Amino acid sequence: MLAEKVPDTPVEVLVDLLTKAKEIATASSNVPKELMSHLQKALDIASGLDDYLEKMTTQESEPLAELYKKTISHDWDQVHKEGKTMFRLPKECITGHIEGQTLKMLIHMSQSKRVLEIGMFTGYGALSMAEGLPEDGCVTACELEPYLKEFAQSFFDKSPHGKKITVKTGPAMDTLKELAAAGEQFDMVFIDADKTNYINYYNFILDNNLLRLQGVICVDNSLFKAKVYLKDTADNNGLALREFNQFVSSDPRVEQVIIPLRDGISLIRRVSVAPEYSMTQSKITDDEVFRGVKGRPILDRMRLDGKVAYVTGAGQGIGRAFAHALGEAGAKVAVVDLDQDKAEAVAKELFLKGISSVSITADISKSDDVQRMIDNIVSKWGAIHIACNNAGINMNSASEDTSLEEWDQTFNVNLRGTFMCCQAAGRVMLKQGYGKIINTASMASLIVPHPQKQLSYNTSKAGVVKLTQTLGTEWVDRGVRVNCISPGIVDTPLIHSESLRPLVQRWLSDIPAGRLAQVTDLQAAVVYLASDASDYMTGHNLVIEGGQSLW
Ligand SMILES: C[S@@+](CC[C@H](N)C(=O)[O-])C[C@H]1O[C@@H](n2cnc3c(N)ncnc32)[C@H](O)[C@@H]1O
Repeated sequence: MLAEKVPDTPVEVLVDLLTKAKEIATASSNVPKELMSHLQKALDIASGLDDYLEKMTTQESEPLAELYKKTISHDWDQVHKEGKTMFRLPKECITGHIEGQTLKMLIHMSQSKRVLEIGMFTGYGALSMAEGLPEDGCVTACELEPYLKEFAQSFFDKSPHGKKITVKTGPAMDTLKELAAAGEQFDMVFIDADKTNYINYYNFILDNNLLRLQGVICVDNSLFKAKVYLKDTADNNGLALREFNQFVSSDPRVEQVIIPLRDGISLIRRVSVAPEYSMTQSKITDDEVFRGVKGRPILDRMRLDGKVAYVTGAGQGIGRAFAHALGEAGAKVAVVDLDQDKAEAVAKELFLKGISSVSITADISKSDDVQRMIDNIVSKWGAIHIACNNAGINMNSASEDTSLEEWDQTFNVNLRGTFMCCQAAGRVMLKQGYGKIINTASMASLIVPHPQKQLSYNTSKAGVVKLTQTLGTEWVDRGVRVNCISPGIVDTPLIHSESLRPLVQRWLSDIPAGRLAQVTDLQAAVVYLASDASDYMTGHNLVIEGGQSLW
């Protein structure tokens, strides 16, 4: 630390005091060696911390580095003397590298899109947060001094993220009132302006719903050089922050933690509306619809974190799309296919996306293979929560010519195989008292697709629906739900075969949606059926065919 620098954080105060103590100790002849050594160690620990954090934190972007350099070298005293700013602005106001990266990380972690900053200065925090936002995210930055808007804007213009920032000049409280009147709301608020007003900003934000439920307020300088807890504090700002921290810590609307980074950053999450607000002001019904079942909003309820799934026929087409979808939603996925190379390739795709996966080669028309598949999964992951019985085959022939061989082969995979998978997975799930079975049926269970002739396929898929309905009602009181998905005509390599290609135009004229289904059109359905959000659904045939069965 430079000798003339005023200590700005608890650690800098410590370093200052320890340096002074060491000077006294060094000048004194009768200081015990051990005390001197402890003093030196304490000084090393305290003085090394900020440097170490600085070095270990990801480097800032070039526009941020330039903004920092220009802010530090700007003559703020001169600017003030010339009457360009109302107040003398100390350059140490700037948020800086470590805090900037912290804010950016918080934006990522909270997946915030709309951010409010109170006290922008030269825009270091605003630009750091903008870097963490998605393309359609925005930062509204409040700043008292119009001079700073101009100063910051030239740097924002140099960054690809600058266009996400809108600066509002004037007293922040006026801007807050404007934003509230316009019905604006934010996911995250960063308060870093006049300390004595923190409590007013905070209350206004919560009272006027400028922060959404579960949104986060970050407050800078909440340790205020340790003055918030030192007994002899007389400083107005220190006392204001002490009172502010105390107020927030006992406010039932929020949860708070103070991170002792730099001068302290409070993280305050809005967990509820005030009890009196819910009772009187707006007649809010504080039930599971309002707060989510077990506090989980609907998209969270579709997450599959911690769940174990398998998908048969996952080496390609619909099964591959199902495996990706379940994995993206958080499940571990066993990729099962007759073709070992294909199963391995898909398992590797999942692994690359950070999804726990395993490949299993199995022919689901063979009972030994089915049992081996189930045993492998249970011995690897200890459970099966989601069974996606998707493998199937399709052969075409006029019914008068359909051979028993074609009939048997189709039924062995599509119906008998699906039954064996349901039964083997079902036994595990019934023991667990929980499970989701999702069978792939087909629109052919409802209508007779034409002009191709596929008697055995159509009847086997109608059988899959009845299998699903029967199991779905038989097992639901023991926690196992069984549903099926009936896709329409899916655009897979299969239908581009020479024999089927000429039929595509014909099919298109039968589909109200005007196009074939893509495998991605089916992904949300499998996640929904695999998740707790669909717990009341069982024995259902979820038809996804662009309206084809209705024409
Ligand atoms: C600590 S600095 C903010 C640092 C900034 N967050 C950054 O990332 O570098 C505080 C800023 O708040 C502004 N400010 C102070 N009182 C204000 C008020 N009542 N309304 C709006 N801005 C205010 C000051 O002009 C100053 O630029």
